[in-house]
Amino acid sequence: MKATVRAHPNLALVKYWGKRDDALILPHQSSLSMTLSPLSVRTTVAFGVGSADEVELNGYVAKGSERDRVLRVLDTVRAEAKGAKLGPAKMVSRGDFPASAGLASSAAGFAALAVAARAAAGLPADPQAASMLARLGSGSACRSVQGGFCEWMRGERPDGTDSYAVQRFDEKHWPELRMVVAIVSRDEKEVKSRDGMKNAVETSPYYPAWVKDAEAEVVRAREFLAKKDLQALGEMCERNAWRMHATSLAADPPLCYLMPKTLELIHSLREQRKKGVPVWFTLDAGPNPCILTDAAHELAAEAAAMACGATEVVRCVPGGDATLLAEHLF
Ligand SMILES: Nc1ncnc2c1ncn2[C@@H]1O[C@H](COP(=O)(O)OP(=O)(O)OP(=O)(O)O)[C@@H](O)[C@H]1O
Ligand SMILES: C[C@@](O)(CCOP(=O)(O)OP(=O)(O)O)CC(=O)O
Repeated sequence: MKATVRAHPNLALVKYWGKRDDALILPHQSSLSMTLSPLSVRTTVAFGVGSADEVELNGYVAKGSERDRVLRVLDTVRAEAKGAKLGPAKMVSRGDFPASAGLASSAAGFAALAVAARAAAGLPADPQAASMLARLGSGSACRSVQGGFCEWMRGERPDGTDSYAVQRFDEKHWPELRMVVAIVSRDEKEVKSRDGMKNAVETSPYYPAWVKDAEAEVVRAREFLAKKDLQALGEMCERNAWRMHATSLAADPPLCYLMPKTLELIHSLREQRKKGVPVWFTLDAGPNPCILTDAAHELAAEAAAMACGATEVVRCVPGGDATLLAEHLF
């Protein structure tokens, strides 16, 4: 009745930015991501503990919508386990990187929770079911159940049963690929991804154009990954990130996740490229740029980030699947 799982966050190369169904968390467009090791979240879930559900996130007791999001996943598992009468649940989760700073803490957190909750309930290992369960907590989490490079298919059905992530390439496909995460701010962002994307869907005049190109963008990304074409992938990554942020810059009220240091770093990558260093950025809903490069240039990418005022740099490689651990958090 107790299980612990470690999951890695993932960073979208082709981003998800906007829902067609807020309740079921169904996206307007497909997306494609790289799972990032060594960043990770560990989550322990146990059923049949105490008299009420307990949710602890990064050392504090979760309340309000944070707690509700976790309970939604646990309730879905309780419903699926039917006759098992699982009882109250206790969940403890710890990440080894900042939450709510555009580093996909929610993605790693809900993937770990989904896999752990299913295992604690005695449900069989099933990446597709775990991906859909993780999606109910946070959309991007459906891409963190498996490692390597995963594609979240938008799906067509209104009930969301065809909206989950599949692994396109595993973590051994391109071991030289690197994502250098540059932390320029550890502050929690003021507008969460969920609210930022809703604002873009509802008010940005650029939103329809963003959605229109998304499916083709995923196909292109898949091709560049298959060919291990770093330049083509890098250029596409930058373009996709700019376009996502452009939808929000044009929204009402406008929303800008970039900070001065973010922009400084983005410009410095352009200078590096002129010198032949293969570095391209992507940026989630936060100020911390992530630099796509290869193993031979990760130190150059790190140096460029530090020169622009990054306080910390994490050099990531393609990470593996969410996995069960023998050691529990409680
Ligand atoms: N370990 C965890 N388990 C469950 N939920 C988590 C965990 N860590 C963070 N969360 C939830 O995720 C929320 C942050 O999600 P949000 O999407 O805004 O930021 P992010 O995931 O850090 O960045 P990104 O924009 O890249 O997804 C937190 O407020 C919390 O509710
Ligand atoms: C910019 C993004 O990271 C947005 C992720 O948004 P979330 O998955 O955190 O949002 P919810 O589904 O509302 O929980 C892009 C991406 O990961 O594809």
